[in-house]
Amino acid sequence: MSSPPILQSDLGGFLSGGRPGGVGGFGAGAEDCASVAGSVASSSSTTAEDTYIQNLFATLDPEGTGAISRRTLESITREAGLDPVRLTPLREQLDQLCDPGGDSVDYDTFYDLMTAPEHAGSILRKTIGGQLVIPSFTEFCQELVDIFESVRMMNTGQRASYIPELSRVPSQRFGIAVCTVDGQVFEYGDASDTRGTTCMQATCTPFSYALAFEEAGQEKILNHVGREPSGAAFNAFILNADGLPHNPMINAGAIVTATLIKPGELTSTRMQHVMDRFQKMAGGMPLSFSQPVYLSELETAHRNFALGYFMKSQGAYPSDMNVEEALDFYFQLCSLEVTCEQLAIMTATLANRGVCPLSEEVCFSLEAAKSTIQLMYSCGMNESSGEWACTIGLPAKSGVSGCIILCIPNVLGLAIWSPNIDECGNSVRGTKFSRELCDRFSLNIFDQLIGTTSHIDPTLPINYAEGGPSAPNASLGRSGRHGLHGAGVGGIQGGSFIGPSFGGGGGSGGGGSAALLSPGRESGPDMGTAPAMSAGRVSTGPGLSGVTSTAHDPSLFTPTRMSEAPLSLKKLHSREAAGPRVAQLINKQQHQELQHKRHQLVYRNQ
Ligand SMILES: NC(=O)CC[C@H](N)C(=O)O
Repeated sequence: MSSPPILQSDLGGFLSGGRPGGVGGFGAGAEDCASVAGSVASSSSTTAEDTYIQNLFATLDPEGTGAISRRTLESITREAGLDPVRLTPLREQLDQLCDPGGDSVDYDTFYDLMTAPEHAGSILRKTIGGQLVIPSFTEFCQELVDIFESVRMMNTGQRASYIPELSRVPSQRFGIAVCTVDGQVFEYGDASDTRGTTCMQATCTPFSYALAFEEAGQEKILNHVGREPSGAAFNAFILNADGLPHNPMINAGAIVTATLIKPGELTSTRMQHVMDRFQKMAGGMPLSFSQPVYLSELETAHRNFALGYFMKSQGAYPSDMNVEEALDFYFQLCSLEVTCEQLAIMTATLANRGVCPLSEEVCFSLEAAKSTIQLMYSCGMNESSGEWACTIGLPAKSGVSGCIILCIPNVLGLAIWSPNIDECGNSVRGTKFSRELCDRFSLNIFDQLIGTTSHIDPTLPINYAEGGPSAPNASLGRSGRHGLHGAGVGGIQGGSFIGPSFGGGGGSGGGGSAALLSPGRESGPDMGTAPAMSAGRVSTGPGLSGVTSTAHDPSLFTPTRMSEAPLSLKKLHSREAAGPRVAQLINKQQHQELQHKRHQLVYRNQ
């Protein structure tokens, strides 16, 4: 399978007789690789795909030794924030293709990896090519940490005392976790260990709605619950003009919606079913259940009981539904325990159109995901849903345990947990964090739609490392970047020159094959065919085209020159060129320790 190492002068023979486009044995430096890659690209036996893979290989093998280390590949993917679960197919492919115990990956093996039919190749391709949805994930996470630390000192609000068990949770608890649709995961604060476990409360409702949607269908759901924000408290004693709850995100609607999940089965069977499905959405990590919270809620649920019977009198339930059973099931759902990490992964499954980003398993349909996200956007934040839509503009859901989930379609899911809530039942720190996040990044759907053009310099790519999030001209809207990149990326600022062979540290490095490593998200290998092809990111983010405000779109943290390349590559090839900001990130020991802790947790749960 594997071709023998060849000298540069043998390249022609190799190309005609062996694996297409092999670069194994390049004795020359990286620039030579680039130029040879260019000439290979014009050879009739070499496809754009081959050229693309050659260039990726050359990027990782700047000395032209003909081999790269397995450890290097693994560390690049790890440092891109990719979760171990997401990396399982890659690990298995490497085990299959590499000699046992060996660390060397030659070009043939690399080629096989990159073209592997399974997901292994695609994740490696995206990582090395700077095509992950948030290419500079470490920097993005650093921003999250900055926001977290600035919000940590807030101590307003109160724990939800109407469920006594919730008022026993220390109010200083605070954790965040994020999971992108590519399976990059980060957590911080009280996010994953036992200190970071909390019950879902109403953050279970988007997921139970998605299940009900899947099982009963839209039409049946609409016979029992509306789709309007109620404008009232989450436990308000009101129904709409049809005698139905206003929407599935508030208590009344959540109680009724949950009755549509496996109706007619025993509560134990239904509960096991929900836990299995939620676990799948969480990338396989099992959820637990808080008996004390469940009993605490049950003992004090007079209002929910009243609401339940009121809805019965109005004919809101499926006819055969027993009110007590409906309520009991609902209380159990609210008492499911998660970590921020699990919640973020579940939310990322919504953002990823129903497919879990870690396991790549289909958890529910695109229609179910879309309907759920729509309801989160219009009704997810109780009586402040309208204000939230205006100021934060992201689909979200809160729970009185202090959780808030944020769903950014095609980009990420984020979970925040801090027990003190405001008068609307939304976490105080969680709300502040969300607001800061949206001030810093162009995540708000309307940033995409109605931005201010005056701040956008369409000739400049995002230069995150130098400009920082508040720098004027630091940001380009999705369409701005498109226009720029599409206009001819041949090596100026629009391309993504991630290796030392392409563009060095100046962002001016060569046209031609340099653009092969450009980050167009849905470009695939064809990116390599012409330098003028768009390097812009296509259909990520909230999915609306347009311009943005001065805030950043993290999915556009695209490395545009060496100083902005993925951290892993900067570390590998050009530590000094990366500049002080990166050095600061590399030294961020706390981040690494947290990552380490998380990995251990994941493995423990496997
Ligand atoms: N918004 C919430 O989290 C409310 C859920 C809580 N279980 C209740 O019924 O009151």
